[in-house]
Amino acid sequence: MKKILVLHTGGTISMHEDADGDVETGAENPLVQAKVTFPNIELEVENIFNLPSEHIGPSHMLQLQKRISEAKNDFDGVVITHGTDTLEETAFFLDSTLKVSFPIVITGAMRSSNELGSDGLYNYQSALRVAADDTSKNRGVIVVMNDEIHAARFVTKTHTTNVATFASPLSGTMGLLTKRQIIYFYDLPQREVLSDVDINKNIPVLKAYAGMDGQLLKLLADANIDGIIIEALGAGNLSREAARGVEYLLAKNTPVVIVSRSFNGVAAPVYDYLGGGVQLEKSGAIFASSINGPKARLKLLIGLSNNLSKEHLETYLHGI
Ligand SMILES: NC(=O)C[C@H](N)C(=O)O
Repeated sequence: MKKILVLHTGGTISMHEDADGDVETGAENPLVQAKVTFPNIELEVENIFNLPSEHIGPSHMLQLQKRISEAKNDFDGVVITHGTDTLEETAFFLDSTLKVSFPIVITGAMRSSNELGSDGLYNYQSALRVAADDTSKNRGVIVVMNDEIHAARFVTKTHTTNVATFASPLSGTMGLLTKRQIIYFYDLPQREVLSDVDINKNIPVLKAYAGMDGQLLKLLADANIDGIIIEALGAGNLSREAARGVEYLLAKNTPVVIVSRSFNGVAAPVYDYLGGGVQLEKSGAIFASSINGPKARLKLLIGLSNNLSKEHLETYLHGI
């Protein structure tokens, strides 16, 4: 018998459609009444929040982290249900801050509980199966949706409405569920887990574009932010004006982290001219190779919260 802790947080998976076809949160989470019985799984269910995932932030993620840490000796796994809009951020936060061997599985839905073709209950059942499976241990946080298993580190929401929205463009799908089997295709590289988080740090994410000037970067530097993530062009390049803005930030000792605004691939210094990645790195910007802007924001938040030295912060952010 496997004992699984279920933490419902809200999102479309626990919402319903009203008479006008609009999706809303109800007083009751329909998943709590749902019949999900597996002969070998015992559930303990907690409605930790009932929020759309746009209302979830690092303080809620920290609450989840604490609840899961407390649970590690009493349960064989955890399933979290969550809205899909920020699901990858909660998954990444927990993956980066929790060192536990039992499976932590996050799932959600793209269609609410009473819509035709609703995927919530199916994904919930799949998540429970994955969490109760021994092959899911020691894999960090896992996202299960639409018969696929993804690693929190690589997964991202790729479509606004399609049920096949979650994908791992860089690494590929980590595993699959069939009717009878759970199959993993690869193991993940080691990651550094750091548990302290100061949720009050101010770290904006900015997307680069053709013709970007440095004005906003300078304003942010003067506003004494704790760090900034720039979703740069291509492999990690900026306009000349934006590069000067980066220099201004760095002169004020504000950490600048470069990721790519491209949907796929690794950000790395390649071009040696003003605004090119090589010069950005030489001037002190840090490349976070394999993650998107919102995940890099959480990683910088965690790195700064643990008071990492400059060198350590660099290797931490570089790491896959
Ligand atoms: N499909 C969803 O769950 C989207 C919803 N807006 C949420 O993130 O809460």
